[in-house]
Amino acid sequence: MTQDDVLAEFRDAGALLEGHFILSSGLRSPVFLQKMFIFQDPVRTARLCKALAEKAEAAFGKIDYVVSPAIGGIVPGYETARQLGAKAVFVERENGVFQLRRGFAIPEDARVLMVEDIVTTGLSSRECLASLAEHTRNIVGAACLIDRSGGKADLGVKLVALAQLDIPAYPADSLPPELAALPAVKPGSRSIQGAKA
Ligand SMILES: O=P(O)(O)OC[C@H]1O[C@H](OP(=O)(O)OP(=O)(O)O)[C@H](O)[C@@H]1O
Ligand SMILES: O=C(O)c1cc(=O)[nH]c(=O)[nH]1
Ligand SMILES: [Mg+2]
Repeated sequence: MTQDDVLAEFRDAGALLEGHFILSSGLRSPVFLQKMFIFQDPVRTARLCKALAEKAEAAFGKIDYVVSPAIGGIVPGYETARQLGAKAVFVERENGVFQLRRGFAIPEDARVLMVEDIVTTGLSSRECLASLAEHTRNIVGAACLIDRSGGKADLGVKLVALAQLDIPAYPADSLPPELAALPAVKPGSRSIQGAKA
């Protein structure tokens, strides 16, 4: 699947939104990739995650466990794991901090892949990876559907993306006038107070 194919899936799903968005990191952007418009369609999701699984397996070898950050990472994590023949678990925020809850445990020898939906600054991915430190030492890498940082996000492990885009994002106090003129919406699940730039 080429980068253009991935973008076409987002476009066809109506998932390429334009407006004024408050991102998870607190940055502002005129573009939002509403991944839930992808994930509401299991067939489209399977097409994308099959391609992601193939790319991740080629980069990292056999994967036993996929770990994803909730909420956005749960569906692509599950479907990518299904395509890899791996298990799928997720971390979720407790008092704002990602935790592996619900009795999920990762076997010591399991080769673990972190799967995200969208990477912007890499903050959520880094928080997810940090939360795993006490559960596994065997994270082989990370994968996401779209890296919108243009490859600039640093996760501390290799990141494989199905598509890499360079989409503008601005600190709240440095908005271009055309963006400042629009009302801002915050689509994601992280609390605005908890977001750090
Ligand atoms: O690379 P970053 O700057 O961290 O941005 C990307 C993150 O933002 C979104 O999650 P969000 O916290 O908005 O919540 P969601 O997963 O519930 O959509 C998305 O699912 C990624 O996890
Ligand atoms: O940075 C984010 O929070 C973010 C950007 C984006 O395009 N899509 C998304 O779900 N989250
Ligand atoms: Mg998320």
